[in-house]
Amino acid sequence: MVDLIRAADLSVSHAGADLPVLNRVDFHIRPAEIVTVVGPNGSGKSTLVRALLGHVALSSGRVERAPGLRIGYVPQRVHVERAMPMTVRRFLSLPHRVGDAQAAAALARTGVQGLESRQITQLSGGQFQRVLLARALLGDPQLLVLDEPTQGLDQPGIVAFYKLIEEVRAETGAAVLMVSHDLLVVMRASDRVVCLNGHVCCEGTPQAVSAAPAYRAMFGAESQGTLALYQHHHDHDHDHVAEGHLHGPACAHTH
Ligand SMILES: Nc1ncnc2c1ncn2[C@@H]1O[C@H](COP(=O)(O)OP(=O)(O)OP(=O)(O)O)[C@@H](O)[C@H]1O
Repeated sequence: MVDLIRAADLSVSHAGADLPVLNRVDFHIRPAEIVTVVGPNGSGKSTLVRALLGHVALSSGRVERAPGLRIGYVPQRVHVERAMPMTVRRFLSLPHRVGDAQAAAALARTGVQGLESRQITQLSGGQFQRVLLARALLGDPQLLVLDEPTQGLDQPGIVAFYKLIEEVRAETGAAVLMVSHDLLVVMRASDRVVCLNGHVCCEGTPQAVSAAPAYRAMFGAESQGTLALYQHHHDHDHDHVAEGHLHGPACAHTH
């Protein structure tokens, strides 16, 4: 199968809820693709990720994963137990024991080298996020799944984290599936964006999604920022203006 994961007609209902959390969602992700799921709070993003991983029961539809698919999963940071006294080195060996050299290389890869002896409770949010990513990379994943990896990070931290993700993808060829609220960065760093609100409202390239009425209705003023990203600011010369080119406020030419 070309896709790493493919889901068709996927519905999930939680016990006691009147409406399904996910309603007939189709989804796929290909090797080396960066796909980000965006949507309001409670729109089912985490549920979709967990359904794709086989962690929740489906009420209809099916999920297919490529045989033997290696997945590195980074759950929402808030859900990871940080209160336990544990060094970074020990944390990296859970649940699978790894050697010192491998642990050191993973920490170096994610920009937090030398932290082995630190307690995880003492790490900053950004450091902990990188340690979580390092742990996910230890299994040499073909697919990295990150649920709100930049939650609690400041803007430079968010930008740096996405840059790291792109580097990891370039080096390892891993595909990346992310849930995120950071629309501007998502739109810069994703190959494809899926806009979810119980069902898939729209999906496509960041450029297409940021111009889609469903996306703009969902994110209101915030969506204007991402749309502006793709409106052409003609502060440079070129002769390859595409058909259907979208004019931004700074766009003076006609064609
Ligand atoms: N185990 C569960 N049992 C019952 N309801 C649940 C369960 N998990 C999630 N829900 C409900 O399903 C809905 C979707 O939750 P989910 O966590 O998938 O949304 P989300 O888009 O990831 O939200 P957020 O952006 O706030 O993280 C919410 O209304 C939530 O309360």
